[in-house]
Order: sequence, then structure tokens, then C-alpha cells
Amino acid sequence: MADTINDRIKEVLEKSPVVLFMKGTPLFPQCGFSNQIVSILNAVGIEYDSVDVLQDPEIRQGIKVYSDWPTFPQLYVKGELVGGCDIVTEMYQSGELAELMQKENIARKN
Ligand SMILES: N[C@@H](CCC(=O)N[C@@H](CS)C(=O)NCC(=O)O)C(=O)O
Ligand code: FES
Repeated sequence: MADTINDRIKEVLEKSPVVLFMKGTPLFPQCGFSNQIVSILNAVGIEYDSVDVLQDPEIRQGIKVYSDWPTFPQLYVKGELVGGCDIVTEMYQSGELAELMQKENIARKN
């Protein structure tokens, strides 16, 4: 069972270089923390996939264990957890987030 969840998570992470696990969708975030990280990703202007953990209790629980990180949002770049709302906000403000996206050659939204 646990293996199945981890396999599903890996599949999602391998499908796209940037994945946001959040509550709701980028168009309709269902929590202020998720809303904030969506605004930041829009401001940085990069392409990303998102997973609505409210629609998927298995992933909601599984990803917490996978990365040993108990909350949402969770931003992944190239399969690695970058952080939640606080960390990503700090990285955005310092310019580190844009730098990371550039370094990893993440596609920009036109
Ligand atoms: N300080 C956190 C704020 C996020 C947070 O506290 N999220 C809570 C409320 S949305 C959460 O995901 N709780 C676990 C859950 O709902 O499964 C961050 O930097 O991301
Ligand atoms: S859903 Fe209540 S704080 Fe995120």
C-alpha cells in the first residue's frame, strides 16, 4: 500500500520539473497559504503542475511522509522539496527563487 502511494508520488514528480502540492487549484486556491505561493509562482512566471491534495486524501497523507513535511503547500523542483509558504516567500524576496528556476532551466510562461 505504502509503495503504491510512493510510486504515485514519484510518477507525479517525474512528470513535471516543477510541482506544487496545494489546497485547491491555481485558479481557485482554497487556503491563504496556497494562494500566496500561487501568487509568487505567477510573479516569477514559471510553468508548473499542481496537485489538489483536498481531492486526494491518499496523496495528502503520503506526501507528508514522503518528504517528512507536515503541511501544504509544498513546492518541488526536479523532484526535490524546496519548501512551503514561509521558505518560498523568503526565497522569492531574496531573489533566490528566481535564481533557482534559472539554474534548473525551468520554462517560463509566456
Ligand atoms: N508555515 C506553513 C503554513 C502552511 C500550513 O500551516 N498549512 C496547514 C494548514 S493549510 C496544513 O497544510 N496542515 C496539514 C493539512 O491540512 O493536511 C508554510 O510555510 O507552508
Ligand atoms: S486550510 Fe485552513 S489554514 Fe489552510
